[in-house]
Amino acid sequence: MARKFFVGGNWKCNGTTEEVKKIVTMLNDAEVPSEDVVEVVVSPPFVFLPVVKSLLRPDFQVAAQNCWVRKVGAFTGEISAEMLLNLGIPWVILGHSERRSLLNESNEFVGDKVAYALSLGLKVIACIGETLQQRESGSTMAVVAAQTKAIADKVTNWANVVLAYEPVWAIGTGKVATPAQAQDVHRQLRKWVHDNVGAEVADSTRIIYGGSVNGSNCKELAEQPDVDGFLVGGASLKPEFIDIIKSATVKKINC
Ligand SMILES: O=C(CO)COP(=O)(O)O
Repeated sequence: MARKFFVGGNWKCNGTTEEVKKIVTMLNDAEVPSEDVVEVVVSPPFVFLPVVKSLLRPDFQVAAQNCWVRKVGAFTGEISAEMLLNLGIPWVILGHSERRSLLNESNEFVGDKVAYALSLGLKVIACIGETLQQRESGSTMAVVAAQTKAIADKVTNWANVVLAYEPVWAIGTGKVATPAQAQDVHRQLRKWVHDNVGAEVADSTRIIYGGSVNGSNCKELAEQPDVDGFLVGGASLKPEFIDIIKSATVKKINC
């Protein structure tokens, strides 16, 4: 099965109204491959979701960067999945390593969030990835398998899940995984999904790479057979995000 290339832009905790409008204008003016070739999703901070949604071209979608684990209620400071749906936001990023490490989100908590968001009809970009110390001690696969298992234990329908492999040591460091390193983990991850969830889910689920992706390294990464797209941080705020979206055509040519 052909997996449609997916490019997500995670703006993290950046931007003012003016800056956000400038990025949207840059995106709206860009010539990119059609929706048949690449799915583009940008993820501004919560407060900018309405303005981005109202101004953004219709062939690009919007994601929140997080949502609450259960339904609405007395959870000061949280934003619920129901609210995202109410605003017409179709996607949410969950389990980003910055939330796992800075806010102590556990594998189980992330699994619960993914299950709840999916149950309401949101689409989820679920993030996993190992730290440098875990990689150096040879436990990369054990770590990402445990993170994925915590999701798989609670999710039955994978149609609306994109798995984002984001090695922590590559995030915001400029130290991108080599194409071979990314492919190696993506291949093993797909095998894990094959063996523990099912062949069809393994074949159809997009596994995207995140961590210092930029306009120069995206093509080589996109050429890897198990790399189905990217989750881009810093470079998603810049014009080179367009080049990253265009790297989807590498896949099309190879198909
Ligand atoms: O965390 C990331 C995307 O979610 C990656 O961030 P950078 O592209 O800035 O390394």
